Amino acid sequence: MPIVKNLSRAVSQLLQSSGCGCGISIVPVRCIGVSPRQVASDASFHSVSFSESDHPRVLITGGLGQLGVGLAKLLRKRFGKNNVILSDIRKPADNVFYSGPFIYADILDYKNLREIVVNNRITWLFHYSALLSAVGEANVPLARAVNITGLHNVLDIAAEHNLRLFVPSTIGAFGPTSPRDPTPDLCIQRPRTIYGVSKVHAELMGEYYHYRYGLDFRCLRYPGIISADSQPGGGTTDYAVQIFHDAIKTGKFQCNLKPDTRLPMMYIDDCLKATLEVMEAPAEALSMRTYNISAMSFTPEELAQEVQKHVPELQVTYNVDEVRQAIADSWPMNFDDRNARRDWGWKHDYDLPELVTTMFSFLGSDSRIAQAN
Ligand SMILES: NC(=O)c1ccc[n+]([C@@H]2O[C@H](COP(=O)([O-])OP(=O)(O)OC[C@H]3O[C@@H](n4cnc5c(N)ncnc54)[C@H](O)[C@@H]3O)[C@@H](O)[C@H]2O)c1
Ligand SMILES: C[C@@H](O)[C@H](N)C(=O)O
Repeated sequence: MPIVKNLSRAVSQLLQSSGCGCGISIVPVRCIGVSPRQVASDASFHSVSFSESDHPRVLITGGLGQLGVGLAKLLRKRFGKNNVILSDIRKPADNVFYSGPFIYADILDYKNLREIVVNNRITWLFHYSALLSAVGEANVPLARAVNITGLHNVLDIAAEHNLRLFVPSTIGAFGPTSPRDPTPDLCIQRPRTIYGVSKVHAELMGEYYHYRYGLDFRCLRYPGIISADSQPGGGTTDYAVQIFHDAIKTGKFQCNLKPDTRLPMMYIDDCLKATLEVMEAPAEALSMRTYNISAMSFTPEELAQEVQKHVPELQVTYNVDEVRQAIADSWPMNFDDRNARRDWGWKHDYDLPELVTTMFSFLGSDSRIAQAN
């Protein structure tokens, strides 16, 4: 970034020659090309240099949602239990608390987050905190704060401390004017939810910080994620998890989307595998910083038919939630992920039949355990 460097040099010369006798001068660090926050000019930066031969020291924000605990498990297997810190503002269940380091971290508290990164010598940050699409529409001010202000805190801390930063985006980052079948990586993005708007903002800000400050920002647009051992946090794709629980518990499922609503979906193991793979990919392999990833795409009717192969007596009815339906109707039906497949070898393992079989073997074995106790 020669222009930035020249500008920085010129600004710092100007400041030095200004003869300001006010002791510690406060300069926008943006001018010296280190971090965009305003900090004291004599502050010492805790830029941990991360050697590729070392294990990263990982922090996961918003880690007690649908995806974070599974991610921590995968990363701990790879990098060691104590190198992966799970964090959230909620109280962890016993099994989570005793499975590895957990810490309270509110992403809206910049100072607290910075302290955690410094004290724990964090080198990689997975930023999972968010309000999802449906809960976001129900509380726009909170979604704006968590998804946008929180992201700003995370970006600044990541830039200041040389972190490798992963921020997930979503199919929800597209809108009704985007091509929907398939949706490529680069196309019109005019989402109509605060969730989608905040995710487009995250993609753009992360990429801007990458080009402007050299931040190692990496981002995947996840489809709707399906998991057996964790509950979704209030999204439009939640029905695709609920159907399994209801099929086992009551044999009845009421779907809040129309039967022919097609959306991209993915089993959690594929999603977490992709997340680790893109974080480990050599920088030279990444021709972009934000990638679509895809595995399958189905409608509620198609999912119900596959589930009925395992639970033939399942009765499915439809009671459409207008908010969720409008959101789903504006999202991609199929995701084009050819760039991820080409650049860093992305390949999914689970298609629809495999997903359904895996969900039932997981939930089935759980219910057998519950019955035995
Ligand atoms: N689950 C999916 O289907 C899906 C799909 C696409 C993208 N994503 C993205 O993946 C990430 C994780 O998704 P998830 O399904 O686990 O979400 P989730 O809603 O289940 O969990 C989000 C977590 O963020 C935490 N949080 C809220 N406010 C916070 C704050 N101020 N400080 C710290 N934490 C806070 C919540 O307590 C919650 O545990 C999100 O960024 C989401 O947008 C998820
Ligand atoms: C798709 C995703 O971002 C989330 N599951 C939602 O529906 O909001």
